[in-house]
Amino acid sequence: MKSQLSSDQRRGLFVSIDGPSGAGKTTIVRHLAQTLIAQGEQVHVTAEPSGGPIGKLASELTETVTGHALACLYAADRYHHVEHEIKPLVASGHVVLSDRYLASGLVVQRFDNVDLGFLWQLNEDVEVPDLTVILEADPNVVAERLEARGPHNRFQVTPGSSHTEAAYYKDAQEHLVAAGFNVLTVDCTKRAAEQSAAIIASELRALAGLARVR
Ligand SMILES: Nc1ncnc2c1ncn2[C@@H]1O[C@H](COP(=O)(O)OP(=O)(O)OP(=O)(O)O)[C@@H](O)[C@H]1O
Ligand SMILES: Cc1cn([C@H]2C[C@H](O)[C@@H](COP(=O)(O)O)O2)c(=O)[nH]c1=O
Repeated sequence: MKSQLSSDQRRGLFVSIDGPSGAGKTTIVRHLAQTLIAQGEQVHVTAEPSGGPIGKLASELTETVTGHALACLYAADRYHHVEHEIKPLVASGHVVLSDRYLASGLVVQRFDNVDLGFLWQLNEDVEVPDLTVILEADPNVVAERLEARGPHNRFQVTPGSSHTEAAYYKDAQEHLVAAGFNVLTVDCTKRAAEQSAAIIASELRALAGLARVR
């Protein structure tokens, strides 16, 4: 099938997907990738921490290193991820989907009491995605999904963490919108993962149409 997003433009698109732990990022990214591939796109799915050397280190150290040091490690991984994986693939026409990116960097380390202003400055020069997706969901539903699936990290085991994280995401979203990021929020409380993916795919088609007109 002929690609609708990138056929007549060499550059692809960079899309980040963030949202509370257990909201459904990985599941929705999987459906989104399938949808885009079926539409003829070249899709690259990635995540943060990345599979690069700094990402591997961050991943290994997340349970034992805390606060500012861990925030710096995640920011370093992000800069490296952009230069060595995201930008080259976008330049060759791929739609790059990152499961976690900057918004996670503005949220997760706040559980270790790192100030949002510090996190913002640390990440100030990272690549701006073509679309920044933030998943929203009722924190009680997120907590149920997390309990059913099981926690992935120490940030998810504190009672009430889903409520705290929802508030942190609101703050992150405000910063991103104020800085001019193209933010799409998708409420995935009641939508099936396929439906959330369809909303994002439709936004990407609209975005690619605009890109061609310019
Ligand atoms: N409507 C829905 N949309 C997305 N995921 C859902 C939905 N309903 C239930 N789930 C389930 O929620 C669980 C958490 O999803 P997933 O692992 O994709 O979340 P995540 O945001 O990537 O989590 P983490 O931040 O821990 O990596 C999974 O078991 C998934 O199948
Ligand atoms: C981008 C980013 C990630 N983290 C941590 C949070 C989790 O421990 C892992 C991600 O794994 P998951 O399966 O997607 O939940 O990375 C972080 O602490 N800070 C960050 O900026």
